[in-house]
Amino acid sequence: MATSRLNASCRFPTSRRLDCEGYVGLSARKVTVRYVRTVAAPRCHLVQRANEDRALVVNAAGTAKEMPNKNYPGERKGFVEEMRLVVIKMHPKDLAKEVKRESNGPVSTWEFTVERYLKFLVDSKLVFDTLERLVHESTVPAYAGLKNTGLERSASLGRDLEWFKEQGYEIPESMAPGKVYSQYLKDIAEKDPPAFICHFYNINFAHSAGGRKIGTMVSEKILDHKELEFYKWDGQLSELLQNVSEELNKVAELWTREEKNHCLEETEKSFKSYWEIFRFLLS
Ligand code: HEM
Repeated sequence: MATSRLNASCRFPTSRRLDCEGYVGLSARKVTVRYVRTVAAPRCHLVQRANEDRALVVNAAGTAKEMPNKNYPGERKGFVEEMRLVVIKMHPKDLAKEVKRESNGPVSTWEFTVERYLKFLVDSKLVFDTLERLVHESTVPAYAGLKNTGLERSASLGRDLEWFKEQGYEIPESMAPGKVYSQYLKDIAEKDPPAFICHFYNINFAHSAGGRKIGTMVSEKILDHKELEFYKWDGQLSELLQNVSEELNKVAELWTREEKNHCLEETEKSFKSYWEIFRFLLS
């Protein structure tokens, strides 16, 4: 994680010293910052968070490297693992366990209906349409490797809705949860890539996990085992997820710890927003 942050100014009081090197303890705020400042690197940027140690190390050539003095959960495996651990914690415990083990519990007692499921599919399509279009049309460098990943669901959802139409079902209009989430994605896509990437990860990966299990239950319970396109990917899903994870990890390697934390903090918004769409399955 080599990051040159020399353009940002350092507000740390002792940064006026040009040759300081070592540890500075701020025991009152429980932050320890290690910093090195050289004439070749006269401005430095320090990331400080209570209870966490951050370090900006500048070598003799004046190149800055931001180093974690303490690991964040999942950090060793890469940033995707950090995002995964945060979102897993947000799942209501009984729900996640039940779907995983396919044991009896809330989801197996859900009474799925085609009408409610169609609302879920229509709003999901709106969200995927928006997410995929924003990524595809954007020139934000972080999104360059996220175009055509094979995880795209918009076209397959379109084919599923066509199928329902052919069966004589009326396809509902999209509802507030899908519209609100879609608008939110549009609002942040260009101005806040770390937040947007959090949504990109959660929306795509949610359907590879719990969403897929729900799809299986719906297929068995109300669709006479019809397998929807939504849950079919071209190629091995595990490989697609692996490729996208590697890409996301590469993107996050260019971020400061502050940007990573900002992305992680967006998880709650992402979970709550898509949860509103999952709720169609219930009522
Ligand atoms: C009825 C709703 C949901 C159910 C039943 C469900 C269930 C699950 C389960 C069982 C797992 C696997 C847990 C594990 O590996 O320990 C999982 C993982 C995950 N869920 Fe959900 N989930 C739901 C909603 C959501 C929502 C709303 C989001 C966020 C938009 C989300 C995002 C994720 C992500 C990103 C993972 C990690 C996937 C991976 O390991 O690659 N889930 N979910």
